[in-house]
Amino acid sequence: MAKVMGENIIEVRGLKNQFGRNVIHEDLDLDVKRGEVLGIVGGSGTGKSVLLRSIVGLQKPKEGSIKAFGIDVLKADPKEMAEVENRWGVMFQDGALFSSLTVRENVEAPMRARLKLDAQTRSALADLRIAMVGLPPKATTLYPSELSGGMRKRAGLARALALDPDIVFLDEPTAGLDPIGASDFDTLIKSLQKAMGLTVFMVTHDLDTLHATCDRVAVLAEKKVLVTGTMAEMLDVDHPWVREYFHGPRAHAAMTASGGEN
Ligand SMILES: Nc1ncnc2c1ncn2[C@@H]1O[C@H](COP(=O)(O)OP(=O)(O)OP(=O)(O)O)[C@@H](O)[C@H]1O
Repeated sequence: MAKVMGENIIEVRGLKNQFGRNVIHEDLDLDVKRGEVLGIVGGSGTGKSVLLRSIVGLQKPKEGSIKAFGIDVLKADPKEMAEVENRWGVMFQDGALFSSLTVRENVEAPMRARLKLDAQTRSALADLRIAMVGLPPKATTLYPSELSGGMRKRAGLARALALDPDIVFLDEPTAGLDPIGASDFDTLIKSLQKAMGLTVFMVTHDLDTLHATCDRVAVLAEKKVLVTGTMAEMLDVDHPWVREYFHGPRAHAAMTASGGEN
């Protein structure tokens, strides 16, 4: 059942992204509501990652506006941008951890850059985040190369949560995990949403994850957000890609596994 969500904390309007002559997005609009887990889906190359990168300021769009917490991030001055960046966390596909730093040092990195904390408080706060994502205490002193893929993702998530953000952006969080690891990660996302009131923007191909975690889904097709709605609403969308994706055999298996409609 759809939950009542809060105000828009992200508003994208008229977004255009283009590489050379390759137009990826044109007139793309999207809202992310406070407290929701929003899944971004779409065929390969439809620009899901480019959309995420545009919102978090890693990809400068050609046109459009992007507001985060009411601030236009494309026009923000450094002080406003710092305010925004303190309120979001990003987790990239492979965790994107610093290989020469331990897990604790990785989680401390955003704190060092943005918070004035003494070393002891910073380290205690990092350990708290590490525990929150379900990593054992001994993981704090390990290096990324000593972690399994699933542990690396959790460490990446702990780092994304370092500043106690309002929203986290996740790019394919369950890619490369075995089904049990992926399902554990889904449970973790859902519990963080409930416990912290966290908003989640998640690019994913994983139908099980969509069923298990997402309050709404946004479908990228034809260079824009074609449709947004609950998983149940996706079943009624009359578009070839949407039909194939949400009515295909994998979709049915995922829906059955999740116990029916979202
Ligand atoms: N820096 C870049 N320079 C040139 N083209 C780029 C750049 N980044 C992305 N693209 C192109 O933009 C398009 C969208 O890429 P993006 O990675 O966002 O797709 P996606 O929907 O996330 O795909 P997938 O599901 O396969 O990961 C692709 O055609 C890609 O080649």
